[in-house]
Amino acid sequence: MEPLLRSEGLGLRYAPGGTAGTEALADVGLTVARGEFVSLLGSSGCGKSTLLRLIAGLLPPTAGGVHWSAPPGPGDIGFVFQEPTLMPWATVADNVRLPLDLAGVAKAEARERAAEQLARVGLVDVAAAFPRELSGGMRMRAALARALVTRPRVLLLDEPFAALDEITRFRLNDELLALWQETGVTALFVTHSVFEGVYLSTRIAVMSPRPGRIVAEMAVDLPRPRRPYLRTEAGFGVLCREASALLAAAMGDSAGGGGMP
Ligand SMILES: Nc1ncnc2c1ncn2[C@@H]1O[C@H](COP(=O)(O)OP(=O)(O)OP(=O)(O)O)[C@@H](O)[C@H]1O
Repeated sequence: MEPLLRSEGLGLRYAPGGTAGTEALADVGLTVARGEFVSLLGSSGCGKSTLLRLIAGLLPPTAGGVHWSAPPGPGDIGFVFQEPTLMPWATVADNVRLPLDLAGVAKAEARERAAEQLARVGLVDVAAAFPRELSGGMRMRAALARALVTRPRVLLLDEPFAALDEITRFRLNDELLALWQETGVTALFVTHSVFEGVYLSTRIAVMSPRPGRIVAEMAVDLPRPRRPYLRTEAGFGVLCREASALLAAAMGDSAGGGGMP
């Protein structure tokens, strides 16, 4: 597969005010191919969000770098955070349109593209509503639409569904997969959940505790489209156990993750 981006010797030390600081990432080597859905799995504080921020160019690395097959331009990277981070004073449609307004896209085209994304995530009926009028799941759909409105090459998702109830989370898992397949965007998804990682991904990359490194990778060769009943099938359970064991080993658990997380 054609690589989209590759990190080599990537490191980040948070060192405010010249202090020794915290080494969040060390020697991260990760290759992501075009069209993949890669989940980053790791314990709390291992540097998953930091890695996404480095890839997005929101933080400069203190070692190594991220190499792109073609340098990303404006709008090539979409970012979805754990909180939907919508502007409370703007309508849903205006929130989704914002990246296009910032990029100087003509008003009529921006409106049309925002409407197209709102239709994709099923929010046409609430386009004129304000974020406070929406459920948590709908707010996250709006955040997904806003991230996709620039037609990015890569979508970075930092635990986007962690704050949602399980039914909404499962539904959004399916909706995200449909968006991924429809748009062909490459997805890099941070999660704590082995189950979520296996359900969504083509590949899982497991990180060590801080300073985070990629210590194991696992292909997820389950048929697509993934359907909710997959979660109860034996093959799914086998891969979850495998991912769980890799995560436990990464965390230095000599028992090797006999129990599920
Ligand atoms: N701005 C910052 N200044 C100093 N230290 C930071 C900063 N941001 C993160 N850290 C530290 O860097 C380490 C990695 O943080 P990061 O948020 O990337 O981890 P994470 O794996 O995403 O965590 P979680 O799963 O809990 O969200 C943590 O020890 C964190 O406390």
